[in-house]
Amino acid sequence: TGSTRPQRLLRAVQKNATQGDPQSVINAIDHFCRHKEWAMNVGDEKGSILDSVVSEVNPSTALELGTYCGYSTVRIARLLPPGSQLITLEFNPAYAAVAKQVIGWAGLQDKVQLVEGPSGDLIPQMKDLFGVQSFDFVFLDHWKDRYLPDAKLLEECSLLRKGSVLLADNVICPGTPEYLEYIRNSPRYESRYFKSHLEYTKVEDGLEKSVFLG
Ligand SMILES: CCCNc1ncnc2c1ncn2[C@@H]1O[C@H](/C=C/CNC(=O)c2cc(-c3ccc(F)cc3)cc(O)c2O)[C@@H](O)[C@H]1O
Ligand SMILES: [Mg+2]
Repeated sequence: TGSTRPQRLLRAVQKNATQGDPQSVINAIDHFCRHKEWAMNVGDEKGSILDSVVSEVNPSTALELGTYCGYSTVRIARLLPPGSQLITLEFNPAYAAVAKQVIGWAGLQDKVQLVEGPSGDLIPQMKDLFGVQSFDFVFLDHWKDRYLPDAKLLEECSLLRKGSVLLADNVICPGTPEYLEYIRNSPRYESRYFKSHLEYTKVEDGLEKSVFLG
């Protein structure tokens, strides 16, 4: 039984990145995905847009849907102010195991709560499990047909407050048509599209930033 791509990505991090240095972890994954094996990380180009939105929001509590190998988890957590927390949800145990080690290699384990399980079950438990009142920032990067139901679930669970920011990956490729339709036409959100490219390619993709108006 051979290794999986996430396991090979983790080995590249352990080989090429410096422990406790998040930027070297990011660089090692981007190099691996650009020169060895493509993987569905948000990547460096969209990652820079993610960085600028996270820095602007400066969240105390942040949520990520779909950890995968932990690349965007590291990008977000490295920018968080002291005392703030990023909760990231991942329902595939094999991916969660890799992500835990990537986050640990970056030295960001104290800022991140990686929770294994499906977002639909976990979002209603956020208040009880982690004492979260509301999220200042949410990064959506899981299954594309789950963006809309999970955004609605966050609303229903009163986990968004006036000014909460949702940032969605892949709104062009693979695409999230129902989510875009809803969020761009809802009077409860102010949305803006950041045009970019699919990670490590020249294909168009982009991020949709939506501010909840309460
Ligand atoms: C119960 C399902 C919904 N709830 C969920 N709760 C927790 N984790 C969930 C999850 N859904 C999916 N996940 C996890 O998120 C990750 C899934 C991400 C899906 N992403 C994509 O399909 C994707 C795909 C592409 C892509 C683009 C072009 C192409 F040719 C091929 C792929 C690019 C991206 O940037 C992507 O994000 C996995 O780790 C999965 O285990
Ligand atoms: Mg993505």
